[in-house]
Amino acid sequence: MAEQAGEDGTDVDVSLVRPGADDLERAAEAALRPRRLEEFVGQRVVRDQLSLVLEAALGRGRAPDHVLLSGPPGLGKTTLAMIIAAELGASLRVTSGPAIQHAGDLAAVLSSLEEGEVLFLDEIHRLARPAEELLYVAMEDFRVDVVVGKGAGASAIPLSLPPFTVVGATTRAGLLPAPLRDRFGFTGHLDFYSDDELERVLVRSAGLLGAPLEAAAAAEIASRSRGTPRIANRLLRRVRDWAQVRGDGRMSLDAARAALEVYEVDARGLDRLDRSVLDALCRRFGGGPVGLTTLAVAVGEEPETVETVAEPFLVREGLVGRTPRGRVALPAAWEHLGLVPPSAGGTLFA
Ligand SMILES: Nc1ncnc2c1ncn2[C@@H]1O[C@H](COP(=O)(O)OP(=O)(O)OP(=O)(O)O)[C@@H](O)[C@H]1O
Repeated sequence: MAEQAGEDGTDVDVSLVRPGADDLERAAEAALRPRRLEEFVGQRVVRDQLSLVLEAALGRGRAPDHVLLSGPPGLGKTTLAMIIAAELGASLRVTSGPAIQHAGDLAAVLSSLEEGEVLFLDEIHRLARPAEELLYVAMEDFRVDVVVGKGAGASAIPLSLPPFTVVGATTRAGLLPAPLRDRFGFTGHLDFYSDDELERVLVRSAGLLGAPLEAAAAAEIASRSRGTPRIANRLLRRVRDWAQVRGDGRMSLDAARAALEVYEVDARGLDRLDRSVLDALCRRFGGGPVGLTTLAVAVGEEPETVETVAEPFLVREGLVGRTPRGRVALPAAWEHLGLVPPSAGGTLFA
């Protein structure tokens, strides 16, 4: 199973329907990114609010307030950071919490910023505490204190910075300390996309790929994409492969269904691991409650993988519930597997 560092630094598997992305995938994504706010599909509230912030700043000829974007992976935070820079006609500097090991690394980035530049700080919740403290001051007073010397003889030389805008992105806004959160003048929360919005993302992407996508196929792919544009675009690329290699090049409904069957992405966007968790819960444990460790052993995975990789979507979809006594299968889980819950019929099988 391919592995990569997950959101929280743990290793997670990268299946077609996981929201994270590795560097290779990010390269494939680059071609599909909307470049301007008007091309950015969905997230109407955040888009409207952001367009006001940007227009006002442009009108005043000043750098806008710092922007914090929060929300699950793959919903467009990086894309929006790029769009913010493009709308401002500013250049973008990109770094991330995990890439900054020491406060000095951040001081070096900050002190090389030019006036009006946008600094994108991905995974800002993973910044080390000393770097975080340096960032507060830089964001508020446009100043970094460069420490010279060591121990009792050390002194801080203040260095002023030109006005710039930080765009911070986080999947865990709750982990940001209040003083850092308060430095952002605007916070936008990105939410999962509706199927209609994902269809629009898909139609736009297919146009950019120069691959004809039929409306019914767009709807089918959208409905299996877990509300996430990154997953929608990824499934689209796999359907395009199928259409090219096994079909007639057209991405029709049949091609979409056949391709997604090959990749074991079911009608609700669940993959093999998701289904085996549901299967174990319902068939082996009668719907639970069952402890995470026992459930993980039953599906042959680490508890952490079940908890961080499969569970979030299953819980969000109302298929699995978390109770103090363990995981339980909810009615939708039984229905999804074509089973009858024991309480309803007294038997596990339809
Ligand atoms: N609103 C949107 N309209 C069109 N395409 C989108 C939209 N949002 C995201 N995408 C596409 O989805 C892919 C992933 O988006 P992006 O990298 O911006 O997500 P992210 O939230 O930054 O994810 P991560 O937190 O993992 O870095 C990109 O290819 C991007 O073009």
